[in-house]
Amino acid sequence: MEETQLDVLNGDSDIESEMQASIDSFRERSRSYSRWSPVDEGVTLAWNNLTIYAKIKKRGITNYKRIINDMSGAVKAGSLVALMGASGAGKSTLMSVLGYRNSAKLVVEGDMIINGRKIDDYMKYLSGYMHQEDMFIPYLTVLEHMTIMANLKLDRRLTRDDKRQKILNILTELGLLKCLHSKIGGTDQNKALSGGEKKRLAFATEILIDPPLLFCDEPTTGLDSYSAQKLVGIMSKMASERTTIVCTIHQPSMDIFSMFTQLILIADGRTAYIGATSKAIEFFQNLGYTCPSTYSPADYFIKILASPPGQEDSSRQTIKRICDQYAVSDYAKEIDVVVQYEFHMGRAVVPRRFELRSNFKEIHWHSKLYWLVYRWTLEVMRNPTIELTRVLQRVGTAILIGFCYFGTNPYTQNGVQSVQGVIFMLVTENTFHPMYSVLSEFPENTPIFIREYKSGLYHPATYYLSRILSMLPGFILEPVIFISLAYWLTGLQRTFDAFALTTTVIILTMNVASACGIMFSNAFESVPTALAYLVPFDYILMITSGIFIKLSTLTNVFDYLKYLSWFMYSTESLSIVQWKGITNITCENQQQGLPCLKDGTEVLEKYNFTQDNLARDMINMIFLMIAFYLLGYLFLCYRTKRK
Ligand SMILES: Nc1ncnc2c1ncn2[C@@H]1O[C@H](COP(=O)(O)OP(=O)(O)OP(=O)(O)O)[C@@H](O)[C@H]1O
Repeated sequence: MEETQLDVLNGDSDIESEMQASIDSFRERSRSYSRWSPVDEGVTLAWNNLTIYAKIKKRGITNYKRIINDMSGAVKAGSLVALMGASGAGKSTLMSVLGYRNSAKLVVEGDMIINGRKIDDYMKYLSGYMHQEDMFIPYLTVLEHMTIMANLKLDRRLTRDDKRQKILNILTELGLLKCLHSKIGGTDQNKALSGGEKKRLAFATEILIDPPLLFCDEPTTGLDSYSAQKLVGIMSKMASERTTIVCTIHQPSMDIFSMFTQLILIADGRTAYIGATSKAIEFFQNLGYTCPSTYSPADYFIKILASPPGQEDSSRQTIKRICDQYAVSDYAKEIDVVVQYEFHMGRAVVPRRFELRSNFKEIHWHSKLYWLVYRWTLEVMRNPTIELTRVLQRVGTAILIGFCYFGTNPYTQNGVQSVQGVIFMLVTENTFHPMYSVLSEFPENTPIFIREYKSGLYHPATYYLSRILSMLPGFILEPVIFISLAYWLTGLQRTFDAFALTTTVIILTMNVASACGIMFSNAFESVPTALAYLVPFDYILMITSGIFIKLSTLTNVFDYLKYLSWFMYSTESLSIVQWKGITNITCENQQQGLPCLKDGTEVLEKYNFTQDNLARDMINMIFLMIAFYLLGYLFLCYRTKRK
């Protein structure tokens, strides 16, 4: 069957013999079409009439910018491919689309297949993707990072020792063993690994699962020539073991360039050349571009295909001529045969068996949750600017409030005002502080999440839950530290029950406020936009708290909005704890004619608070917290889809 279809494709051509040789060599390594199992048989990637546009929205109008223009090509199993072109030619865009990791802002037309099967969600599990920009949790060590990634990515049946051995083997090969216990570090003064070491670590992370298809966006940028050569050498070895590797690369040395078996040159979004690396010099020579002996061929090709400022028109003409010449060349025909063959077989032969990861057991979601919570907890604990500063700030504020209201006697008219003032401070401190902190903290890891989610590592719900769980100890510990200091310094009720109830209400207040902050941080693209909406929301909270206006006098929409105000629930419940059952408030020193509150019931009535509402207020806060978390999750899913 394969014979006949190939014969049809071959036809009569003057380049028949050369193409036949190419097909023969391809067939030699070709796979069984009765099953689809790229992991065992290697990956042949083909794309046909691929056009990619970027959606650009400006003042409500969507425009489309064409980045890739009607490209076709193929990469055979076990190839090491250099994807090259001048800066801005469209390499990263093409690679992200081929790797199924493209942004939702790109519109893709055309077909892409892996071993005859349309590229789909399965690419997450079939391919590794090393991005141009590294993204790590800076506070983790190399070993911690690799251990977490191994536990998220590898077969759950592997033992701890197997995983550790695999990690050590990879790190040894990449020369990272000496950094095993070094912190990865960020881009600032906390920098610990060098740029090149981070590149190698990113590569190590991707090859953990031995993917049969690997995309690397500028893997050698930032590496010294020895490390770059070593890295490409490792890739070359992987390719010889049937891994298909596509790499964008800038200015490779002669030695590195010669290790690539295939070259794809793109210019202005078109194909300038696809074929064997060794034949590229010949192609350009035939067009009259002879590479001087002093030049590296790679540099020379890019020089011809670049558009230097001031020479855009002539460069565009040159690029057009080269791309047009390539389209009618034997090199293009050779690739076209493979493309047509792949698409034809994909349509003609329906594999009986699809095997992607037949012998692979993914880790359970709760184990993923465990490793993610572990990762974020390490981050929180190791980041002094987050935890320590926050705790110190809370201690400082508690002491300040404590001294301001120190020695208050609550059983006088002035004392009533002071106690309500302390309550306001407690609620405010446990509302605005956590809400604004999480607003900026929560989105910090969203880019890492989006990247890992696109790689199929975990579900958004697992990420969301893991982030909340890792923050939860702080959401409990912080208010406990705060209230333990502030409560006893101020003149609040000196009973354990009142203290315990106040602590519970304050913990609830902080948690519902944090949930609200998390919801806002997920609802908006950026922190400044979220802030712009959160500030008016704060005013609604304050107005409906019952401190500044009698709740019974609230009109229209505010009368309903008060049910969303945990500020009101919290203030009411703390007031009930302080005033319920109090009967001995004195009117001493009260000026003649001014009203005097004689007991707790009168105090609560003054603010329109109801004595029996304590349980209702606490339950409502729990419901509000759950509702904010759920809404935050929906916003996260919505934004993830749009990325
Ligand atoms: N989402 C997008 N919106 C608008 N323009 C985009 C978008 N993505 C890519 N582009 C544009 O498409 C062109 C190609 O970008 P791409 O990043 O693919 O180039 P590249 O060849 O990888 O460049 P470099 O080597 O500098 O990384 C650039 O002009 C870039 O500005």
